[in-house]
Amino acid sequence: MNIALIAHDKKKNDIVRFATAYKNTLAMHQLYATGTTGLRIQEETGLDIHRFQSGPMGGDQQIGAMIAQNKMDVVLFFRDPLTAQPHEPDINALIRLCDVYAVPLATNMGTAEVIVMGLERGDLSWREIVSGE
Ligand SMILES: O=C(CO)COP(=O)(O)O
Repeated sequence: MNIALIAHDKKKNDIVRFATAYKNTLAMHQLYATGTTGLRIQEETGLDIHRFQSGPMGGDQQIGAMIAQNKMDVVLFFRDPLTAQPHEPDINALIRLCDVYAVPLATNMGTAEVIVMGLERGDLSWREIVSGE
């Protein structure tokens, strides 16, 4: 499955810890990330990740484009709800597209954990039918 990993700056340590904890599961999938998040996770876990642009430079939109082609199966987005982001419209667009295409989306670590456990159990295999892969 194709999994997107995204975190705002104050959540980057959390997503690195999360990716470390679930490294073995994540390593079985194709991983994508916005630029800085992907770099941090790559450096600290050694996971192979396709990195898009940094979020404020269009990375959220690039992931959104994959969703619009029904090529993204899971989005794990550790949002910072307490800091204004210059690219808020891009963030909203990404979240909206997840709803348009029924892509499982976590916006915090608690939900991300549930989704990854579901992934381990095969609960998300319906995505393979929907995406045709
Ligand atoms: O801003 C982001 C998501 O909206 C994340 O971008 P970076 O991973 O490049 O910091």
